[in-house]
Amino acid sequence: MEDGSSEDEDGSSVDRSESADHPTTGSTDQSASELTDRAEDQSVPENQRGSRDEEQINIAQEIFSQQEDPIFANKSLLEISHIPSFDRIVGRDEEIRKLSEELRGAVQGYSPENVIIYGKTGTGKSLVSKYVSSQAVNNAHEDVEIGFQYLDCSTDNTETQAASTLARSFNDSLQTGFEIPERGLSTAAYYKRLWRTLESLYDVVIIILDEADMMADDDLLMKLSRAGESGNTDCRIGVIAISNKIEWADDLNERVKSSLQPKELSFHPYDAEQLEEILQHRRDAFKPNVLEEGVIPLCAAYAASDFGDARKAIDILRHAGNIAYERNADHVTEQHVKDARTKAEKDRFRELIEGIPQQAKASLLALAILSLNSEQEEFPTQLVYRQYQNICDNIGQDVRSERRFRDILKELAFLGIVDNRKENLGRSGGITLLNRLVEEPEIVYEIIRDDTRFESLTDHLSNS
Ligand SMILES: Nc1ncnc2c1ncn2[C@@H]1O[C@H](COP(=O)(O)OP(=O)(O)OP(=O)(O)O)[C@@H](O)[C@H]1O
Repeated sequence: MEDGSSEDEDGSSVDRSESADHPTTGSTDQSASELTDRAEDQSVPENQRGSRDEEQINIAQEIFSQQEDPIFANKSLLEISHIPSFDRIVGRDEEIRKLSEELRGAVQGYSPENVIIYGKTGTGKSLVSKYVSSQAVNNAHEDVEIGFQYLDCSTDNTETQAASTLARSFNDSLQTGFEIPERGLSTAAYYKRLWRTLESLYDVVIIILDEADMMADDDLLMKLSRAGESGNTDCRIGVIAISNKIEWADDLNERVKSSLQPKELSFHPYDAEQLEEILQHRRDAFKPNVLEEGVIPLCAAYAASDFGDARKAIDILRHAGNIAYERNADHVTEQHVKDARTKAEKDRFRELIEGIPQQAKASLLALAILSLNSEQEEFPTQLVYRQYQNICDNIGQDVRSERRFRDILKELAFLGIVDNRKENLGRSGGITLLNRLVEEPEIVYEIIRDDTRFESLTDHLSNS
């Protein structure tokens, strides 16, 4: 093509005019000056180039050279992947004791029991499993070689992926003398490599299968629980399977149940006091005296009302710190926590709402506008429908029938975005359906107005 662009394999047009002179974007050794040169080639008028580039470099330099962080002292303590030391694990002594007992055989070179751990999200299931497994490794008898690996089954949810990840993570090619490719082998070949690795390097291994219910089938559990019996390896294998679903183990294949014979542990949600203690143990993530007094209790109270989820408590605290930093504040305040929580809710809600069809968004917007303009929280379907019609007319969108509209409201209720209940208005009024937004109307309104298809909605309607 004359203008230097060409058709790529997928038919899209690609500008190759600069590729001969410049290395491919994304190459790791691309220097800052090459990036500056590249910017100069492009559309900025020549007389403005120097100042614009300088400005961009200065913004970046300014951010990167701010070495003194006034808020955080050790932010990694608030990362979800961080495994706290034992003295920072709160309220799980009983669970640690029980799990250690089930795994006790491992340190002496015997088979550990298989364990299924249930519990709601953020109740410390992964943390306790990793902690106890690492303690088993550290306390192994002198002549016993123990290893443990953690597998996230929501990512590696097929048997082949799981076998590949396990084989590769247990393998140490310097000791075994073989490498295991990430892809390209059959399931059976990955298992063979896994058994060979275990056989060569370990006496006992503990395998943590997080979100085990996400596996496509029970085959991995079957193979792991029967590896010894089938003569695949002499290495003893213990499985800790973690799930949020209490009924999951009941649905397992009978043969798997019989070979796994799992012990069951269940983790309860934390109360506000425990959550507060968890956060107090991580307050050294912040500079001294940066956290105002009410900050930790408020994060804990929010998370306790959200099902006692420690992950949420830590997330809110970290976000509050980020907000304080962005606003150049010296302290993290309760207001920062409130804003962090609103932001977290908005993010979760945004994700949910962004995925719904346009007609459903218009219906939701109708309910948000009614709520914003009234003291009331609940509105009869007919009233919401009229507001919905106005919105559709205003932005030039098709109007669905009232019957279809009712179905849309029901679907929104199913997603937990809208609450609806029937009310008997007596002989004259009959039964009506009252609809209420679950989330703050301001948040719903803002999210939907961010969708460009609702940009043209006139103010008189949104304020009516
Ligand atoms: N008892 C505790 N003491 C200190 N920190 C904790 C405790 N329980 C959980 N946490 C922290 O909370 C976060 C979530 O914990 P974890 O991942 O163990 O929860 P989970 O029950 O496995 O959740 P999910 O089911 O969503 O995977 C982690 O950062 C963890 O370090």
